[in-house]
Amino acid sequence: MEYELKVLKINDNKIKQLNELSLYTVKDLILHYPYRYEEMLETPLHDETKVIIEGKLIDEPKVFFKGRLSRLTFHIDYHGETLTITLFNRHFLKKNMHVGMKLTIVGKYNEARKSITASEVKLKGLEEISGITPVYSLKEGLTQKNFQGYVNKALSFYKGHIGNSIPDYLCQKYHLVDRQEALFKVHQPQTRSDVISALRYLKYEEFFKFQMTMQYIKQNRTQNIGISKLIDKEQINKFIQKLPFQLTEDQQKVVDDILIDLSSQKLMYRFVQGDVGSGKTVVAAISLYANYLAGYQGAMMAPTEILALQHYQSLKKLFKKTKVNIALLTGHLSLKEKNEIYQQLEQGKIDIIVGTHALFQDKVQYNQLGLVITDEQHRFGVEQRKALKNKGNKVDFLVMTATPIPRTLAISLYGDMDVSTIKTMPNGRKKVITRFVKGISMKPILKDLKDYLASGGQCYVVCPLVSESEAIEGRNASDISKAMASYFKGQYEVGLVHGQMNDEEKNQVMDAFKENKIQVLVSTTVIEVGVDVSNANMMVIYNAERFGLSQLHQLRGRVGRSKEQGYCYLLSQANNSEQKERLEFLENHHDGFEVSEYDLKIRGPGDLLGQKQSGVPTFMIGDIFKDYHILEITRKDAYEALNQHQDDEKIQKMLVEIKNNLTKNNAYID
Ligand SMILES: Nc1ncnc2c1ncn2[C@@H]1O[C@H](COP(=O)(O)OP(=O)(O)OP(=O)(O)O)[C@@H](O)[C@H]1O
Repeated sequence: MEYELKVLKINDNKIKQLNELSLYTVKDLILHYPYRYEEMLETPLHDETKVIIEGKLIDEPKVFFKGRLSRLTFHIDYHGETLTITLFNRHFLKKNMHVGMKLTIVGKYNEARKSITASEVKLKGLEEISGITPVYSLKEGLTQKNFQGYVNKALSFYKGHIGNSIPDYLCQKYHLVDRQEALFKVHQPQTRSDVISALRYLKYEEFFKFQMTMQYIKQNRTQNIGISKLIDKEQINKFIQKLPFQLTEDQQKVVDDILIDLSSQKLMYRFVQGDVGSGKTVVAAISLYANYLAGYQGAMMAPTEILALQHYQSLKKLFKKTKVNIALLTGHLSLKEKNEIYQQLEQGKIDIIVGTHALFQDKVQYNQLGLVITDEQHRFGVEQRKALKNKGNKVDFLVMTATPIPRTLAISLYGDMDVSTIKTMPNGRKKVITRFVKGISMKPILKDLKDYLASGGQCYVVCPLVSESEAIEGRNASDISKAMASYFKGQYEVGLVHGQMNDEEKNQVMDAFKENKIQVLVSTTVIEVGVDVSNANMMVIYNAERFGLSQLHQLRGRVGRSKEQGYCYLLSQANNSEQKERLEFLENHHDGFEVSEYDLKIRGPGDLLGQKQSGVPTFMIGDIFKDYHILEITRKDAYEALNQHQDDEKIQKMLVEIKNNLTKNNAYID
């Protein structure tokens, strides 16, 4: 039962302010947890630090005014020592202060002057006010004291009616306090250990519910009847044998997983993560081929047009000796060409279509869509899943990502998907020799670059900016490309590609680079994902400190993608030790998983997973990295709960709630 805030007799004005914080019900108030706590505990006196002490007032406070500003000064006895206390703009306290009373002082201590510049003076002894006070995130108009009052009312309102949502056997196993106690303690803690035990329960509860939701979706999907596709093992093996290389062990394993998924009754919903250059494209190709042999159309969606074109070209090459009909749908086709593609898709004449999001517009109708592959770095949002659902009856779904995250974390976060990982690199692949070069000039590496170009290789030069910017300092691609073009005039061609160019211009330059008509490609990070030019094995990155580590790893993954030795120079003025350390880390580490783990530690999940990504869940109280072990434990517990304790009353109740939520949010796609 939900009760509106009115029942707490809060006035309308304040209710409006609470509504602005998205708090509408009594329950909302209780679930608005403090974001930090303030502790009133005595501290020792250390010079120039914040101190909290108790003392006895030994003289009449004096007040000085300067305009409207005031200064209150008095002395206290602190363990036999006299300290001078100054407090600004609180002159009104004087009337309630009398010699001999106990005071609590919070402020900054100055050893030489034996004085404290106070930020707060409480007219009570420390014992009376010591303890721990919650601090809430609030909007203007509401004070901490107001809010604390409302929460207290809300807690009293529900007292005795707050039931546990976590089953008893789990509470006992982890010695969790019960829900009511946790909620009281999180808002009204007496001690630090109250906060700890409250947070233990609440974090566990939050993650457990999340994991139950994930498992529930997964189980329901499993029960969902997809199309069991006929897998032509013989033809598929022939195709694999004709590839110009042998599949790595991990590639083969992922292919096997996918073939099982395709042939099974359940819909495939698989997440494949592989390090840069680990060979995900060929895995996609084999999956599309298997799907084609079973009589279905396949769609491959790329995040950008450059990549769509590249995938199209790679697939075209791989399917050269087959009868597969592949088409590319891009924004640049004429209306006539587009219409032709729409028609052929609908008639089933196109077997595999490659493109960007355009593949899922309303106009695009498929004849018999069986498999969708997307290589976006994040997972499909609900909207896209819905669009997809409309395109085919029962479509298998594969997501590929080149941002590796630790496997266990992937499983926890993408618990509703099956996760496969490609870790092994193709045979003969050499580590990219990575060098951190201090400075912003190419000079120290010019000789290496010239030698390398003379040997027939091609080079990428990456800059953080497109053109000169007043706001941000950094080398810009336009100027660098001009300078390099004039330096190499008559010897080598220099090209420029950046995000502000239109797709056609970008494609032209990329094609010229692929065909070795351009030897030096100056670019921004548009080449970050997916670009595959095997003759280009040297990369120079300007202002490397401006990029995230995972991003640098992605960029460097453009070189050394064949048996050739790759080189990556990280030019940076990195002054502070943290920046230097990060770049040096890349010199010595080549495994994307290690890089992302390190990146996670120092930069947090936002940078790695992308702050705004639709699919990454956010939590109110749990922190997926700091509380990772709880996330992990709850995954196992949720699995067990659904499989071994489905009769538990609390589990059943939670499932009803989950189902309602999923339906309400329209997130339940079958
Ligand atoms: N088993 C293999 N043996 C040798 N070379 C391979 C193998 N698999 C793929 N390759 C080659 O490795 C290169 C990189 O493969 P691919 O483009 O599929 O990588 P990717 O995983 O998609 O990388 P990125 O995330 O950088 O796009 C390609 O040139 C491809 O032909």
